[in-house]
Amino acid sequence: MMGGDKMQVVTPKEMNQIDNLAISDASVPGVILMENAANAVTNIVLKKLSTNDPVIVIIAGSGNNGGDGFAIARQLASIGINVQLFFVGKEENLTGDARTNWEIIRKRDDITIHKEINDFSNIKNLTTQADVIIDALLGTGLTGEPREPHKTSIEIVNEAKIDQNIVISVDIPSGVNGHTGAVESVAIDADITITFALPKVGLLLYPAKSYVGKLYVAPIGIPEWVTNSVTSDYRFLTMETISSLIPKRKGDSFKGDFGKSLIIAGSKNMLGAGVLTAHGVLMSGSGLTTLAVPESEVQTVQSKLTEEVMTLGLPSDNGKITEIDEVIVKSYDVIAIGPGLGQHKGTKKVVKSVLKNSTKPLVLDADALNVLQDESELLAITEAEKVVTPHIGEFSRLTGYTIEEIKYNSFELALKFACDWNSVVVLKGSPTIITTPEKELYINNTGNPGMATGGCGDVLTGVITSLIGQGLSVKKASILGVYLHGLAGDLAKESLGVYGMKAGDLVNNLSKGLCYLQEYKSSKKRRGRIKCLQEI
Ligand SMILES: NC(=O)C1=CN([C@@H]2O[C@H](COP(=O)(O)OP(=O)(O)OC[C@H]3O[C@@H](n4cnc5c(N)ncnc54)[C@H](O)[C@@H]3O)[C@@H](O)[C@H]2O)[C@@H](O)CC1
Ligand SMILES: [K+]
Repeated sequence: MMGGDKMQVVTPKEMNQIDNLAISDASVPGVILMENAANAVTNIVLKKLSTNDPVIVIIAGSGNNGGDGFAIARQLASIGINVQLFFVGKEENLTGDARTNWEIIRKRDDITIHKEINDFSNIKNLTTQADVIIDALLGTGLTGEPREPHKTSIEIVNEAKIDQNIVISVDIPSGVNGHTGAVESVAIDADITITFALPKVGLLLYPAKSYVGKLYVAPIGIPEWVTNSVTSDYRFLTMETISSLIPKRKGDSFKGDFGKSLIIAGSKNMLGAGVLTAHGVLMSGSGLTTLAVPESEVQTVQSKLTEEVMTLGLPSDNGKITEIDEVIVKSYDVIAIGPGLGQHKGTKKVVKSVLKNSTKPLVLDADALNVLQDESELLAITEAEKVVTPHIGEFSRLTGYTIEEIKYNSFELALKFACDWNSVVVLKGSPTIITTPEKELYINNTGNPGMATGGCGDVLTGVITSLIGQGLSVKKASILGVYLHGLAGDLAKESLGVYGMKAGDLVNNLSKGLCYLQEYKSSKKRRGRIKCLQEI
């Protein structure tokens, strides 16, 4: 497992196991966990307040998520803040730590408690006046879609959301399925979500992800050996673990140390795909970059390429590559094949030759995968380590599963493919996931909808290729490459917005992304090992 537990993501069931182990085996009383959870939320609320006389509305349910809400109410009221708490549920259903916290607050006169939510006018009235609305209605214990009166309460909070107030969800936005990321009917549209101990997998997946707002992970006093003792199938990519993967450079380095990369990409009307891939390779730190295109297109492509990229003309027909010599295949440290190759009867021959003759790592994308349609067994003819980088349509053609089947079972199918064909899989989408033959699954968390534009996938192929050439394993290069590519997209979005950005802007932001990761790495060293609230 890469990066250890810093990348751990859990299902609600696994989180529940961890909470129970913390209580039973690590002797941390549940009420302390709840107090720590409340503390993390209170601290963020205090940081966000912009008036001296704030009104805070807390909507609390009758489970432990509501219990967190009661503890937050007490902490805020104790420092003189006007807290209005709406209890959505039946008092007789309160048990355990939630009951303990309820008994404390109901005897206090500095918290206004509203019960019996049948008439919603009061809640409507107060939420519109609130500076902060805290959603402690439903957490990881949600089953099915929110029932009444929870459903209407969620709708009221969403209607009350205006620019001047902040909606903070406790652990997960109420209504969101913490495992699948599904929102069956309604869910709180949060500005901030503070999730406890470890991120819940559903928070990283759409549609839930668009309800989460800014996501923070707050430690709540569960020892690391307890979280480590529950094995989870998922990992997610964080700045902390990713920045540690950046290949180091010695003072006496030379270009041969950073990979001789060959990109076989582009055809008569799709030369841009080759150019973008090659530029992606170059701008992620490659030593020597060669773009192989149809021999008929060499001159045209040279006029589009930056001068640092070398070109190689390959035998072609009708503007498409039809052959590649074994000697060429064997002379590079890494080969990427596929973007914009087009479809020709010679294309499969080229892909087969690369698979058969290469002993060095391969990155297979786009048309290199399309020609393997229903013949993924051809992947078994290579000795080389490999990564395939399909988007959902290419993955559907490659595997024979429908797009719908892949959408709803993407984790399972990408894992199966990685194991069946001994290949890393980068399944591009929102989010992009990476699976490995060792049965690992990583969820990426960078990138934005501005990247849903032609050529962005080609750049990713280039980034991964470049990182392999610089000495990273195929797995690490795929993980770092996906994260860096998304980060470059996020940096491009900062200056251009989501509508105006294009694949070339990702290329231009790769070096900035690498600097960002490097700076993070060195500042992390300065911060030392203190565990704190982590922003994702
Ligand atoms: N010791 C622990 O287990 C800790 C739990 N914590 C909090 O506890 C939460 C989990 O608590 P619970 O397991 O009690 O679950 P929740 O509080 O998330 O939800 C359970 C409650 O919601 C109701 N409910 C479930 N589905 C519903 C639906 N569709 N419509 C309406 N009502 C519904 C149930 O009847 C029950 O009252 C976490 O999300 C977290 O906020 C934290 O306090 C940290 C410690
Ligand atoms: K919640």
